[in-house]
Amino acid sequence: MKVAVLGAAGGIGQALALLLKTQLPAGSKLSLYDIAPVTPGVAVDLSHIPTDVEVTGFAGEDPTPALVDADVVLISAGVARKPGMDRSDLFNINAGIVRNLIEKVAATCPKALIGVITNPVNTTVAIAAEVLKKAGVYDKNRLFGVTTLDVIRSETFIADLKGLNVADVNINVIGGHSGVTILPLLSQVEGVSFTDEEVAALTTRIQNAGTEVVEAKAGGGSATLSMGQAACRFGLSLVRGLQGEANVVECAYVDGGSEHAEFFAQPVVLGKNGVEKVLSYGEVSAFEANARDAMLDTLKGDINLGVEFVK
Ligand SMILES: NC(=O)c1ccc[n+]([C@@H]2O[C@H](COP(=O)([O-])OP(=O)(O)OC[C@H]3O[C@@H](n4cnc5c(N)ncnc54)[C@H](O)[C@@H]3O)[C@@H](O)[C@H]2O)c1
Ligand SMILES: O=C(O)C[C@H](O)C(=O)O
Repeated sequence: MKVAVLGAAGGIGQALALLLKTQLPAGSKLSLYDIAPVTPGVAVDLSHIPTDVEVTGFAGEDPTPALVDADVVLISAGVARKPGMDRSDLFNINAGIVRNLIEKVAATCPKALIGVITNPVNTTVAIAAEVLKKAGVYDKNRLFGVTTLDVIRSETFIADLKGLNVADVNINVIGGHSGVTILPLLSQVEGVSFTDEEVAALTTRIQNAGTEVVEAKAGGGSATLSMGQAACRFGLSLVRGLQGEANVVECAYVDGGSEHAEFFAQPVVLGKNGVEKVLSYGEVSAFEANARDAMLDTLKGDINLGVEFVK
């Protein structure tokens, strides 16, 4: 199994690479790419950790050498937010970065499962899809926007609020990955109930959690360590699915035939070809149904921006 990380010298990339080096199955290959010249050094550094995962690093303008024979490609290349910015403010720089990287993925490892982390995810995933379509290699089951950070934040905040063991908390987070498009389905969390006030406050906190980190880092970037953990969880789930493990379920932003929008985050079963099955996200409360319907114009606008960018 070969996993490639694009943007591997960055805050997320290095954390993710470390976690993958220690957690990928024995015999895996980990391939790191970034425009930053330090990247081969990051690979050398990681290679001294005694696990049976072979690490190689590539820098420069062309990601191709890192992508040869990749089964999974995780993309965190691009710029991050500073205080006062919205994720959509990253579009001007990151749209072109994602387009160019996906062109190389399409040419080099068109069958790879692709996880897009680079923001604005609601839009960059649509860009990736259009580029893959242009190249004639689009498979909707192999392209994912990584929204796992919203899930792990929800798990953490719920456990904190209710005094639960976080390992016992499971939740679906649907929609997209930005502001009101992030919708945690708190009504479905087993073994716990929330007042209306708690639902409103917790939903807002989960939606604004990225900004919480951006402000706390005071100009030094956005979430990297928690995102590294989230991307590792998601990447390992992709690998487990590829290896034939049954019942591997994650929420992800996919082209899954949703009635709500062309791309929509929802639970999916992962398998040997990526999305094996799109699951229903189940019953929702009146609060959640309203929030879901109210987000759709924003989400569709974000998606359309990506489609238009490639056209
Ligand atoms: N999906 C999510 O939940 C989520 C969470 C956190 C951050 N993000 C996003 O992930 C991205 C990366 O964040 P970060 O904190 O790691 O930023 P960072 O600045 O620390 O790292 C980004 C890396 O990308 C590299 N890069 C830039 N252009 C490149 C290119 N053309 N090819 C290859 N590498 C390139 C840079 O050299 C840098 O090493 C941002 O867009 C951020 O908004 C997404
Ligand atoms: O908030 C950001 O800009 C980064 C990321 O999307 C997050 O949710 O932390």
